[in-house]
Amino acid sequence: MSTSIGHSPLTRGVLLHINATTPTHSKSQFPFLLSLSIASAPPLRAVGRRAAASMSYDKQLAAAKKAASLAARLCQKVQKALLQSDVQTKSDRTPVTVADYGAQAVVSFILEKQFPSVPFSLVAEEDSGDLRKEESRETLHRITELVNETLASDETSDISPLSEEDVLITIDKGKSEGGPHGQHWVLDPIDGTKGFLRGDQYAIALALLDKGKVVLGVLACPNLPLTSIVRYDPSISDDKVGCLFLAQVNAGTYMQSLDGSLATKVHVSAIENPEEASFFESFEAAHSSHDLSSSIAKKLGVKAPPARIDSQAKYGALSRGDGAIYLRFPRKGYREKIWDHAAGCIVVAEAGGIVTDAGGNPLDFSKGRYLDLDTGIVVTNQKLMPKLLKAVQDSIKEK
Ligand SMILES: Nc1ncnc2c1ncn2[C@@H]1O[C@H](COP(=O)(O)OS(=O)(=O)O)[C@@H](OP(=O)(O)O)[C@H]1O
Ligand SMILES: [Mg+2]
Ligand SMILES: [Mg+2]
Ligand SMILES: [Mg+2]
Repeated sequence: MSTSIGHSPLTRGVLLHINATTPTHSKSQFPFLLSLSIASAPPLRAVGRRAAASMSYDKQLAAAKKAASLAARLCQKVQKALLQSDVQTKSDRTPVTVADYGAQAVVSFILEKQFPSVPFSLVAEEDSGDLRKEESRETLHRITELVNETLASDETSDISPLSEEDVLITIDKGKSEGGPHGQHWVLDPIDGTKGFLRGDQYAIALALLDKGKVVLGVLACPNLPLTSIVRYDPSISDDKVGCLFLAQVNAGTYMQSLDGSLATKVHVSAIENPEEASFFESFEAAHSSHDLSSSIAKKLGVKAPPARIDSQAKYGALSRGDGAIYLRFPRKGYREKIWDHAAGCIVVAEAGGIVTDAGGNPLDFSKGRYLDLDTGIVVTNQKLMPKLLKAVQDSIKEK
């Protein structure tokens, strides 16, 4: 038995009230708010704590928040009007939509513009290869239109429209190899493209690496309810959807609504008894062995059925305690990419959780575009981790 979260009509989206919230504090008082027309202030207590811990990535976090929020706006527009022609298949046979390309172009453009004096490095999922083909002409035209409309909807910026060639070049800024030196942005413009196409969960996932470590992460989850996803039934519920998770190293994780409500600090579940824990796994069985998760859950005595959710929305939901465990076991030989986990990983870690591979090692984002890990990914709170790792390792041995 399992719970599949989603299956909502494509028309269910968040209406963004673009001008709804204007920060009332000055920039010098709260650098976290820099140039964010669609932002709202984190609680004062939070700002004070951040100041004590570290101020060093505040500007980058503000830029990431703006970039991911604008990209989410583009994605919501496309998901509402999803047409068959908006979907293409990449050479690795995964679907990619105009929204994946458009969101990557928007984020890449905003980030590079925000920090003109530092070398720009972006490790991102998409590239312009297929878009440069003759048969993609119309698609490229549509993406360029979407990108320009989205950038123009940001009332704080005054830029001239991008040409189709500008868009291709901007997408290809994401070809960086990352690595252990310097700073690199890491972007999944739409994580959970299959969920996006179904009208279910997806996320715009953006992180910053500094010397190989994730130092900030933003997850925009346009279809995630502001209340717990486990109790959420889109067919009967009128709960508001659209969440933004923001995390900075040593400064905690905050969640706000995508339309700009006040940010609140979030914490992972405090559950210590595995029998009371519920767990998340991929919606797509091809992405993670549901059988292995089920045998682990049985060993732990977990009673609740797994919640199957697309994308890094799982990390966001776990960071606020909707569920206590996230298990991911791709088929042998599958290489995990850093953009599928960087933002989610810091969102959970700063909310008090732990993310490791099946061997209990922390994820290493310093190796380039891929993660080099032992068997799978395991996420939970500090108290449950030892028992969970034992059950994971025993189940893998028995397989
Ligand atoms: N075979 C296989 N095994 C494991 N993982 C794979 C596989 N194929 C794809 N992917 C990656 O999974 C990303 C989607 O994340 P999830 O598995 O969490 O969500 S979902 O259940 O697929 O909806 C998805 O991210 P996006 O491509 O950004 O959607 C992929 O990077
Ligand atoms: Mg993909
Ligand atoms: Mg992905
Ligand atoms: Mg993607």
